[in-house]
Amino acid sequence: MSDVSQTQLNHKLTLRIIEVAFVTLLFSLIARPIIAELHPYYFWLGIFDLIITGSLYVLVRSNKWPKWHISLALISALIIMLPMLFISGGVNSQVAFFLPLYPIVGALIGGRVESLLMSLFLIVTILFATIFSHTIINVSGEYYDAHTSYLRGFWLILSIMFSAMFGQFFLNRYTELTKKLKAENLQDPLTELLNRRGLNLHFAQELEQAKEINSPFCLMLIDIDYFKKINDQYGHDVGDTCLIEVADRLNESIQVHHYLARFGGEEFIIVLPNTDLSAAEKIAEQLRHIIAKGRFSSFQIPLTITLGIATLHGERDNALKIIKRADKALYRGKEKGRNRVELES
Ligand SMILES: Nc1nc2c(ncn2[C@@H]2O[C@H](COP(=O)(O)OP(=O)(O)OP(=O)(O)O)[C@@H](O)[C@H]2O)c(=O)[nH]1
Repeated sequence: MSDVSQTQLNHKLTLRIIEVAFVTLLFSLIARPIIAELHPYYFWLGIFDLIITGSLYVLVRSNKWPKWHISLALISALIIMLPMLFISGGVNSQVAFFLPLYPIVGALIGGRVESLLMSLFLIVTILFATIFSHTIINVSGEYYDAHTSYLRGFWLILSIMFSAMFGQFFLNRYTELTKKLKAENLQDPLTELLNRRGLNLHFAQELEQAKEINSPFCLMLIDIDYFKKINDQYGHDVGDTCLIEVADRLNESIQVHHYLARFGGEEFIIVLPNTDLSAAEKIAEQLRHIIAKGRFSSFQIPLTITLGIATLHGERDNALKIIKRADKALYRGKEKGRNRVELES
């Protein structure tokens, strides 16, 4: 899924969550007098909560400051929860048991910073609520002794710290897995080079930049000569080993700002930003020599490669056209006898 549609989906999901919260609050406000006889505080608190949730909805809907939507939603949830905590018994409130969930929610929908800030804010609040537990208005009519309040405050702080840690562990694991998935998605499993998708990311970016700053840009297509014969003579596994070894040699021989990828089969591609045609030709000749003098697999098989090079022609040129020209040059190289470098005509 592209970043844009992901953002749109997040936006819609956020709106739906706020709508559910709004309806739940409205329902509680209407149903509460029927369910229990409560202090008028609860009525005004309900109105206050509805205003907060409604304002958040309008703000998210208007799509202003999208970067801050998650933080605003978390802050709003706290603004709704904390007064409720303070008028229903502080750390002894039944609402207090929801608080350790906040760092986890922060980690799930926000990230490290949101989760940690949420934990810090809650710990400070609970410390205050514990220390001043005897002064907190308790509409339930029950008063707890200091010992109970301190004990509950202690357990609350401990569980918030625990869920903050859990949130961080979860994010570490999640980041690790997404990195791995992303790499696997962009990597060729055999040679471990970039695959076509991986290359496209860099290709598009480098091409745009070259056009913008009007710098030279070249593309090289590389094909192993008579590779079918290797497979036929030695088997597919030996063919695979040769491909891996050729990929490694090429990879060792290019510069860090050049991008090598497996283009498919026994074909490779190199994107050469900031490189003109004559410099690209020199690089291609070096690569051709390196492969030609090498011996591959345990059978010490000699191999050669043919290379086709194309360069960027102004603003209206594009990736497909450049690849096509490099492919034509490569084809010409094959026709002329292989093991050679051909430039676009
Ligand atoms: N072992 C192995 N072989 C592959 C792989 N991908 C493609 N090939 C083989 O590469 C060979 C390519 O053959 P051709 O396209 O006929 O080209 P060639 O024999 O290299 O001849 P020229 O390119 O004309 O020099 C085919 O036999 C494919 O099966 C792979 O991942 N592993």
